[in-house]
Amino acid sequence: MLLRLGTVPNLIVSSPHAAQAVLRTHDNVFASRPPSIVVDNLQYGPSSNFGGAPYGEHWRQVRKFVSTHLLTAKKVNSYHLARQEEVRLVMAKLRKAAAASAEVDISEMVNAFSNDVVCHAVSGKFFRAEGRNKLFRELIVVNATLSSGFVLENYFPGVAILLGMFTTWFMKNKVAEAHRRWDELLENIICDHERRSSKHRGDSADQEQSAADFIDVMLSVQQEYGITMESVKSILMDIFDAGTNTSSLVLEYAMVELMRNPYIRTKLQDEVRKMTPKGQEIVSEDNLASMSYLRAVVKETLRLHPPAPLLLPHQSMADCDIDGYTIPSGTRVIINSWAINRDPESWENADEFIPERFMDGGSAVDIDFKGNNFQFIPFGAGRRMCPGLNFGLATVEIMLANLMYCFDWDLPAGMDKEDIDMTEVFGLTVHRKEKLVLVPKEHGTVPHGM
Ligand code: HEM
Repeated sequence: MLLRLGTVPNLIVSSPHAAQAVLRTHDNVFASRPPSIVVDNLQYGPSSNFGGAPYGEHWRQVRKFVSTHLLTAKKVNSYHLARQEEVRLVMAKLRKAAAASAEVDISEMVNAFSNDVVCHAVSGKFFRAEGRNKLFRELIVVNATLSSGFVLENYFPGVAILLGMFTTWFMKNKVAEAHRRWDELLENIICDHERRSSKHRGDSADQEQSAADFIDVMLSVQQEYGITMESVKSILMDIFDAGTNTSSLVLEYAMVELMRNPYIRTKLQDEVRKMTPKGQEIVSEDNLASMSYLRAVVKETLRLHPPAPLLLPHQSMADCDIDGYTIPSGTRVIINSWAINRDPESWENADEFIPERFMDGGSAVDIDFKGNNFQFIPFGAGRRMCPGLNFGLATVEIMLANLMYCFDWDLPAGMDKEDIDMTEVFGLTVHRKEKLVLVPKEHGTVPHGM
C-alpha cells in the first residue's frame, strides 16, 4: 500500500512476503532511515547518529563497533550479576508490599527496573549516584514525546525549508533544552570514567575486563574505529532510548496476559518453581536454560504486543521493483510488524494468547524472531535489525521468571480479569493507557488468619 503523507510517499508493508522483499531480497536498497530533524537536533546531527543514521560508512562503522564490543551474547552474559543485583532489589521491594498487602504499580516497577539494568551496564556500579538513573529515565520520556510528536518537516520538507523553520519555535526550544540536558549528563559520566581509568591504569587486563561497563569499552576502542565523542554520546542515547521502554513493555504485557489467562500463569509458575533448585532465594540465569515455557510466553508476548509495532522507519536509496511495482528512491517504508505478527494466514487463532504454539508439537514450534521468519519480526530483520535482542531478552526473561517464582499475583480488590483495559496509546512504542496495578503475595507464605 502506498500512502502519501503530506508530500512524502510512504510504502506500508503488511505481509510476510512483502517484508521479506524489503528486509531481505532488497535489504541493500531499503536499509536507510528517513531524515528526522528532531532526532538530528536531539542528538548530534546525522553524521553522529546511530539508530536514526542514514545508511553509509558512518552507520556501518558504528554498527560494527556496537555489535562487536557492546551487545554480543558474551558481553550481555557478562552483565548477569548486574541484572541479578537489580532483580534482588525489586524482589525486596515487592516482599515489603506483599507483607503489607499493598498494591504495586507494575508498569512503573518494570520500567524502573529496565532502566536500571541499562544504566548499570552502561555506566557501572555507581549509576545511582546523584540520582542519575532517575534523570536518564526522565530524559528518555522527553525524547519519546519529542520524537513521536507531529513535525511539519516530516510531511512537507520542501515547505518547511522554504519557511526556514524547524518545527515551531516552541518545539525547537524544547529539543534544544533536552539536548543540553542529555549532553551534560553524558559528559559527566564519561568524565567520571576517564578519571577512574587513569587512576586504575596498570591494573591487570583481567581486573580491567571484569569492571568494564559500556563506557569503559567505548572509550578503549573508540579511536580504533575513528568514532568521535559526539558519536559515543549519540550511541549512548540510542541505547537508553531503544533499550529501556522496549524491554519494560514486554514485561508489562507479559504480566497483563498472564493475569488475563490464569491457566497459563499457573503453568508458567509450575515450570519456573520446578526448574529452580529448592531453597534458592531467587531464580538465577543458570536456571533459565531449562524453562522452555517461559521462552514461549515471552515469544507469544512479542508476537501480540511488539513494543515497536511499526519497527523504525526505513527509506529506499534507489528505485526498486517489487512484484511488478516500482518503488521510487526516497520512499519512506513503514513495516507493520503488528499486522504481520497477527496475520491469520500465518497464525492459528491469531489474536489469542497461546504460548503453546511455540512448544514441541505446536503449530509455530520452528518459528523464531531472529530475522529469518518474516511472519514474526518484533526485532525487525536484515541490516537494521535490532542489535539489542540478546540484551533485551536477558532483561525480560530473568525478571519474568522471578516475578513468577517469588510471588502469586492478584488483581486489586473488586477487579476481575475482564476489567483489564487493553486500550493503547500510540507513539514510537505502543503502551497501554492504564497502568497495570497488582497485589503480590509472597509464594510459600501462609495468609494472615490461617
Ligand atoms: C525486547 C526488547 C527489544 C525490542 C522488541 C526491540 C525492537 C527493535 C526494533 C523493531 C528495531 C528496528 C528494526 C528495524 O528498523 O528494522 C530496533 C532497533 C534498534 N534497537 Fe532494539 N529492541 C529491543 C531492545 C533493545 C535493546 C535492549 C537495545 C540496546 C541495548 C536496543 C537497541 C537498538 C538499536 C541501537 C536499534 C537501531 C539499530 C539500527 O538502526 O542499526 N534494542 N529494536
